[in-house]
Amino acid sequence: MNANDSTAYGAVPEEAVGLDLNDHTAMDDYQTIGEPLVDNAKMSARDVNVFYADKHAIMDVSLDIGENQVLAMIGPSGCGKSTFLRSLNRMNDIIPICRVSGNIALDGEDIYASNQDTVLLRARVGMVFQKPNPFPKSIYENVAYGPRIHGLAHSKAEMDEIVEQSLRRASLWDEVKDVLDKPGTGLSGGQQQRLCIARAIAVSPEVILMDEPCSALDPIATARIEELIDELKERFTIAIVTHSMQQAARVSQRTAYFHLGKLIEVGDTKQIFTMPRHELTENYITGRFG
Ligand SMILES: Nc1ncnc2c1ncn2[C@@H]1O[C@H](COP(=O)(O)OP(=O)(O)OP(=O)(O)O)[C@@H](O)[C@H]1O
Repeated sequence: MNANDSTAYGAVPEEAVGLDLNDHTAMDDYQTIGEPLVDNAKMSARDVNVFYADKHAIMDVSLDIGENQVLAMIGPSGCGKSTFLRSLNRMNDIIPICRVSGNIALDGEDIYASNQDTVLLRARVGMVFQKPNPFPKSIYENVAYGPRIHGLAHSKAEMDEIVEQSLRRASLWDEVKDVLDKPGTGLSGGQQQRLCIARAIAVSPEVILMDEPCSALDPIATARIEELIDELKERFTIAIVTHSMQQAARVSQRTAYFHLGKLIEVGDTKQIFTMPRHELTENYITGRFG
């Protein structure tokens, strides 16, 4: 199969619909149902495999993330969503037993090229984690840290401007503008997560990866982050892993369903949630398992 030929993914293989994914030999030739490739790809993954020592965690995944879109990744626990997400900014590099093969490109450039600077890559492809993890520093310093490392501000005034803009874009400025010198860890969970988003935004990323960013938050804080994600997509490209199907339906334009390391189905979020084409997707979104 030519991974660059989107028509290769178009047809629904009849035999795939009843595929027994517990039978790994039956998965070898499995082709994703739906449209994994898009015209306006910001990031593109082709035939990606990820291993933790002998454990094959991601199998032959090809998937694009469209520019200024939110892609949601869903699937049962252990299906590989976080592994795939982390491979998009080489966070897996820090796990010694982890090996990634295939091709992942940002604006067409291979992020696994030997001359790729991973610090720079992670500034371009930022990450927000499940549990808010502000540095044990002031609110101001949490946001200023990245821009300082990357030399993005040439004066105190420029840094102040970056900090304010980032906090505004993370919809936190009004709540913290008078307490910028207070510790970031003293904020509420939802505020801390918005601070972490501000920290990611401060280095002007192009893509933001979010790994269950609301799982530690209450419904009100979650709603604020979801609103924020919707605003952020005007400037950034976003991939989000979530266990909440309601959240995927609310914030994303495309949804990818993973199962046992395979990308089973991907498409327009409305279609995935109203007319899934694979019975595994349907079983998952209707709550039959997962
Ligand atoms: N650091 C690691 N070392 C070894 N195996 C790992 C490691 N991280 C993940 N795995 C394995 O890889 C597989 C995929 O895990 P991953 O965390 O990516 O799944 P997930 O879909 O994000 O799960 P969850 O929804 O529970 O977070 C699982 O079998 C997991 O046990």
